[in-house]
Amino acid sequence: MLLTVNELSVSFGGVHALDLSHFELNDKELRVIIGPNGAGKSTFLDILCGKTKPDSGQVLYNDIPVLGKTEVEIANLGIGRKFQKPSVFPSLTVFDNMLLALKMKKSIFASLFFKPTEEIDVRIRQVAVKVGLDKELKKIAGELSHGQKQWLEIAIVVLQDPKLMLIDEPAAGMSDEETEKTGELLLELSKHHGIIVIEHDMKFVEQIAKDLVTVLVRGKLLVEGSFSQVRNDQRVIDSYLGRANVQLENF
Ligand SMILES: Nc1ncnc2c1ncn2[C@@H]1O[C@H](COP(=O)(O)OP(=O)(O)OP(=O)(O)O)[C@@H](O)[C@H]1O
Repeated sequence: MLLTVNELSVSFGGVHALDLSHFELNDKELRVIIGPNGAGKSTFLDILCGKTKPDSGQVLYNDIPVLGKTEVEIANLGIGRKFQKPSVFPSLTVFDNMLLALKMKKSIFASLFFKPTEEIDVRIRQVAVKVGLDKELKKIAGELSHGQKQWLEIAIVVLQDPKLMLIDEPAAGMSDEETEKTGELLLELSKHHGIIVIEHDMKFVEQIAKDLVTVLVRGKLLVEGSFSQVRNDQRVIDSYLGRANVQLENF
């Protein structure tokens, strides 16, 4: 098991943001987490990457307890996070953003003497091909389309070579075509990485949910199952799919 979570709980000012009894993820599994606003989805990923400290619980990554470790220690263990907010440097080229991601992976001391070698160049190009940015490497990141910026963000996580990728709403604000491409990219990446994706766009969820979908509501796990099981579950319809915030357009 790549990830095992037990009795994970956190409250903010008396409000239970997350109260997750159990969660497991296999190696190279692609899990989609859905649920209404405020269900605790981002809080869950924040805990997994060390950004938020839970009140109690256990998180084992490859049997290693991660709670109490810093964000950097967790990233070095192999858990990579893509946040919803863009974090690329808009005035640098796509190539330099990717180079910087590789520099960050090294220790600060080593990065002082970090020079792009042929090996690094090849690695950046490989990842750029994977995310469909190989023709944009010289472009200034700020000039990329919204979708391309998101792919650059994903490339930056891939360059860290994580075993587990945590991805927050990758398709938000994308065109239909970009969304579909992003789905194909995630399915391809799931051949090599365990991935947890948070998403609201149900058409996109249907495209990528080759494994299980987990539904969180008010911090708790409501249902876990295949896409069609979850899609037709009356409790999921009542608490989430029947509501306004979910994107059911063309679905
Ligand atoms: N740092 C924080 N301080 C206080 N409250 C927080 C904090 N982070 C999250 N919360 C609260 O915890 C609950 C869960 O929020 P969270 O962002 O995890 O939900 P979500 O399922 O990701 O929602 P969305 O789909 O809107 O992104 C909400 O009530 C939110 O207001």
